[in-house]
Amino acid sequence: MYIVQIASECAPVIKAGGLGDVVYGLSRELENKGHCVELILPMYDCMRYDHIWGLHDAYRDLWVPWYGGRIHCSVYCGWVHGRVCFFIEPHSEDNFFHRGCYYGCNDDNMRFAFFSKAALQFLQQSNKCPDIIHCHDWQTGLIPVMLYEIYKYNGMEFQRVCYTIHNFKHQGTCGNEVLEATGLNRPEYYYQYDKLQDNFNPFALNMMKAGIVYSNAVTTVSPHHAWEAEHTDISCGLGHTLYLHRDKFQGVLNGIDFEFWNPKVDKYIPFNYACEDFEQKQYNKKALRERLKLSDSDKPLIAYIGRLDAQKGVHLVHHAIYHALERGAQFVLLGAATEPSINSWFVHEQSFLAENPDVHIELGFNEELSHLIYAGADMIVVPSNYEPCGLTQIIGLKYGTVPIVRGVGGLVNTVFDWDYDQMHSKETRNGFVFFDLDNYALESAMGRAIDLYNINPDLFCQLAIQGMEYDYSWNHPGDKYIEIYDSIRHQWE
Ligand SMILES: Nc1ncnc2c1ncn2[C@@H]1O[C@H](COP(=O)(O)OP(=O)(O)O[C@H]2O[C@H](CO)[C@@H](O)[C@H](O)[C@H]2O)[C@@H](O)[C@H]1O
Repeated sequence: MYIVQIASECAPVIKAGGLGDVVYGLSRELENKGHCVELILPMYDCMRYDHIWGLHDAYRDLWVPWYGGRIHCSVYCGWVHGRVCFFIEPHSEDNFFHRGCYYGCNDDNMRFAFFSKAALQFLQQSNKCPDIIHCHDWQTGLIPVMLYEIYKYNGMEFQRVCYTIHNFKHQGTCGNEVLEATGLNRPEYYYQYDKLQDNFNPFALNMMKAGIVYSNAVTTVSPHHAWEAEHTDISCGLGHTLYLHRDKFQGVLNGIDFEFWNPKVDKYIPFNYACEDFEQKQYNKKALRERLKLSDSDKPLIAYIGRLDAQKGVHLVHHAIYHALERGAQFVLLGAATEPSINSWFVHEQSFLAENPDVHIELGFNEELSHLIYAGADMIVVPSNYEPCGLTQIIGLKYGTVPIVRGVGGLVNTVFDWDYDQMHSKETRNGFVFFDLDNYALESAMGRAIDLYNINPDLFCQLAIQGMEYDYSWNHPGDKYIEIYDSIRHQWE
């Protein structure tokens, strides 16, 4: 099959979070399984150009219809760790992707509506005829709409779309201007409940809903989250739309790329290790402590890596730091906050705890350091409010870093409690799970983990190794996506 992934991120060249990991990892797996995969991405000024090989002009004269006129774009092609990527660069006063950031601009809706239009225009003008277009999140939700309402009549009648939702929180609600700019026009047609009209605000359109309504298959990133999305309010108003489209909706658990996230071959860590020589992990712990100037001791080291926002249970993350200290453990946090109030809260904590030899708070995005933390920590805490899949616990498992998670979304599908899990034998349990969203619940799970580490280190080691033995690679999810692509490939719209 010929598959084109269209997304706003692809790790490690463009990565704000888990979306980037998934787009890269899934693409590599599909290629390994013998399919032809290409990626279309925005050409941001701030992406990691050092991860692109052989960047060259691929298509100079792409003219993208926009507001009745046309915007001239260049398309560059390069290899991101072996994946063929096309980067679209518009030449207009809007400077859509020259903002020094990936997201967070007032005109994000227009930036990504433009990108979606440009990606389709590129496929059409360059005569690319993929069997499958795989789009991700609200940023590319308009692609199936434009495909079926415009491009189908211009030579793209055989392409089918798989749409994956990584986070229901951000849906890309917008107004008429998007219809006008992209040439979809006809507001009276799109402002309908069974089309693009937002389920809450009848005067707004919703790009994520557009993706659900118009795509041939819709997925979210774990089976449990798919259930939550249909049966609870976690899908932020899209529950009924998912219900109406339930026949094409399902959850496929994410994997991680075992070439990039693998302590055996990881280039960012000083001591490689696997289950067989698990004791090597402790040297990474030592290296991490040296790098972050933490005291050397026999205390357990607990980590948090991730965005600092409401989704991630930021109050519990904060509490975890102090509870770890109270229980005689060390804590390392690596995270970035986009919300100013959360950022200043953690900046304050950072300076308040600056002299404490048992804590390090690193604010910002640091891919290299994250690898050392996964390798050096004993436990990783993921106390999310909601979590569509969660990659940090999966990476933690691969690195023998025992996850302590809240039982929501994909965390339920990947972490099985050492003491209480009813579905898994003791030999296949891999972490600690709590359910309530309060300090006591978190404390009880952290307490059980710390006690096991202190009182029975051999058993703790065994638990860590049991986690490493889980195969959360892209192998199975890759097969699942191929099955989905196959099922829609010859579908008549
Ligand atoms: N400050 C920092 N420095 C370095 N690396 C950092 C970092 N902060 C985060 N990362 C890295 O970014 C990734 C985050 O993965 P998450 O699963 O937490 O994704 P996120 O919530 O962004 O995405 C959404 O999409 C993903 C993918 O589908 C879902 O797993 C998830 O539930 C959903 O919310 C990990 O690789 C982590 O190591």
